[in-house]
Amino acid sequence: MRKNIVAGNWKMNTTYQDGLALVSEITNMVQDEVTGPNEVQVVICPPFPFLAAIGKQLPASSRFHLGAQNCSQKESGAYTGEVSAKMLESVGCEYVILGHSERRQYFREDDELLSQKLKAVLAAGLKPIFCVGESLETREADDTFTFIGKQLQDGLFHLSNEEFEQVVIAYEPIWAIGTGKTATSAQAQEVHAFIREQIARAYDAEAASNTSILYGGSANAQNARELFSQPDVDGGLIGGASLKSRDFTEIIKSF
Ligand SMILES: O=C(CO)COP(=O)(O)O
Repeated sequence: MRKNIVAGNWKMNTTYQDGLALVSEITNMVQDEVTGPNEVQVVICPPFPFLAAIGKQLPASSRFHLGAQNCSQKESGAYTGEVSAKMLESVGCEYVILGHSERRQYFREDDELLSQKLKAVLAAGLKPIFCVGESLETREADDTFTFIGKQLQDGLFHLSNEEFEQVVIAYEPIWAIGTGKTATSAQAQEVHAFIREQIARAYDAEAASNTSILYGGSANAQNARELFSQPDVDGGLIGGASLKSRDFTEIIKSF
């Protein structure tokens, strides 16, 4: 079912101590300040080593959820340095970010690998937050829709209807990530509507209307309200601003 979600992707930031302090500030502020029936789901995605401890610190409410930033495509075994979906599930993770542009770019994750990772995540009963998004070059060449259509087709739409029900999509234009250059709400809405249309084609109208599509890329306490007011923007995948408890809480309050 379509939900409003604000997910914090901490990336490779914070120490264990800073991470615990941050999450305690966030949960306190959110519990004090976010009330009312308009439930927003909050997903905290810290680095692997802190997952178990941070998971324990999240209040036992239906609002807070734990997410990982990546996961191995392999189930278990001799894969030094890898972390499996089952391990993530066993420490309380419910979500896993997959296909982030930083993973695609710096770790050469392609559609084939991402397809395997998706299968592994779903097999462990976790929900993927699958990222798509174009570079500045692609946008300037007017190829945004073709590019994103292909990312969806080749990376995601091989899933069955039942598998796809578990998926959250994040639209993260690469030119907006960490640059302070946010997509305008109209630019975000246009791509989100396109993504929803592609889901309707690949699956059906019900799947399209049930899928949460998050925006990511320099979203902050100032622009979140405008972005979230768009009909096809169901929340945000927040990088930099998720590392500041006050900013992250304000973003959560922006619905
Ligand atoms: O990549 C992002 C979230 O996954 C967005 O990062 P920023 O919010 O720092 O631009």
